[in-house]
Amino acid sequence: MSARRGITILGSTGSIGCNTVELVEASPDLYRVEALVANSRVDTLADQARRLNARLAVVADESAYPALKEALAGTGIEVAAGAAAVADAADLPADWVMASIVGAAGLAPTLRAIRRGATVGLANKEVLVCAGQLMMAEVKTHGATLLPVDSEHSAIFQVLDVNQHDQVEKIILTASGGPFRGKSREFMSSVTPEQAVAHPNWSMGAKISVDSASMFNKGLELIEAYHLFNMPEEKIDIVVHPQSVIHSLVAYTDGSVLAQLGSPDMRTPIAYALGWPNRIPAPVPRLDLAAIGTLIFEAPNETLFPSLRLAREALRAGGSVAAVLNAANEVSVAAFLARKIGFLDIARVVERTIEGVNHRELLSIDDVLAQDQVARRFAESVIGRL
Ligand SMILES: NC(=O)C1=CN([C@@H]2O[C@H](COP(=O)(O)OP(=O)(O)OC[C@H]3O[C@@H](n4cnc5c(N)ncnc54)[C@H](OP(=O)(O)O)[C@@H]3O)[C@@H](O)[C@H]2O)C=CC1
Ligand SMILES: CC(=O)[C@@H](O)[C@H](O)COP(=O)(O)O
Ligand SMILES: [Mn+2]
Repeated sequence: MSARRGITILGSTGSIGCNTVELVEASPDLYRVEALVANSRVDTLADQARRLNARLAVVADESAYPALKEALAGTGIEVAAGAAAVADAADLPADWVMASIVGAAGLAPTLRAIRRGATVGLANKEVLVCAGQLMMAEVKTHGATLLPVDSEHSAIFQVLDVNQHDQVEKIILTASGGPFRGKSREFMSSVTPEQAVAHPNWSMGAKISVDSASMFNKGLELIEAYHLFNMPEEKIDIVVHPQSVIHSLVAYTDGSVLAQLGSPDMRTPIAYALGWPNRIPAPVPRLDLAAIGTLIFEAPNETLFPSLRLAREALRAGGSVAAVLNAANEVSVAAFLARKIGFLDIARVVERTIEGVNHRELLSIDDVLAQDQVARRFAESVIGRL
């Protein structure tokens, strides 16, 4: 029997993390689990660690450490807490690491996995938005493998022939349009967090669900695609496709357009990254094309969703603008979810933060982390003045 593959899941208790755990648990002969990492959801983490017989379970939130220790007492599973322990967990010898911590908090541990040459399934798009150039350089230097998990980028990865990179006319990212597609600005001015997280097609964590509603998710994905596929901004289009059946497309110079289709279920792109370069079974609902009947497409509305313009401008500007956009968005989404600001304030705060912060070149990850902090403080001050 061949050795089992070592797996670490950063963000195992979240939406992506739980789907990954499900796929790993289905094949105990294939995988052994090194580390599981969460922020503070101890019950779920301890349950996963026991079921998967993980070597280590880590919480970022140090106040959750006593509860984790108690929950795993007598199991032989090691426990740890704090930001440094989260990053250290990525150093354990797992050949495959799922990067599914939400936000820039995932930057340090993802980088540690990359620096030891691991294969990284990347769900955490914010990492590429705030440090794309540096991260891609680290991947190259350390011989790591980055496999996109974000559904659009997994789709592009599956249909983009790297040997024909110069023959690609466009990458076309599909966007569902989110829960507020077709709604007026007036409607959006008074929506609640409950309305914003009610995505029409996907079941996801709160932050990315709000990003989908504001279409910042598509802006972040534009920047993510730029780095992952080394494609200029003007060659990346966005089209609204409210059914989320086509996950993205690549158009070639001969007029061919190749797409990847599937049910809107993240277990497919996660299974693709887990099985790569092979394919493994995933228990997702199969597409019934005859039942779907018609596929719908429309142009995105950049007036109603300024996030798309802001993301393009950030890419064109370069330097620290995308990192600032990301940090300001994280702060504003948290404030919206806490009912401190309105939904339309999210883009307002991001734009004012980009305008107000002094931008700089990002020459190291420390530069990124410092600029991230500057932008967070600025965004908080903008919120305080709204
Ligand atoms: N959900 C989806 O379908 C998709 C998600 N993505 C991306 O994947 C990432 C994860 O999304 P999703 O699973 O929805 O998010 P969730 O909010 O559901 O989960 C986030 C995970 O990160 C953990 N976490 C949060 N902060 C920290 C921290 N400081 N240190 C360590 N762990 C932390 C959480 O722990 P705890 O549970 O303890 O809070 C949880 O395990 C995001 O970047 C998102 O954009 C991309 C495509 C699709
Ligand atoms: C599942 C996934 O990849 C999400 O990023 C999804 O794309 C969100 O849908 P939107 O197209 O509404 O942003
Ligand atoms: Mn996506």
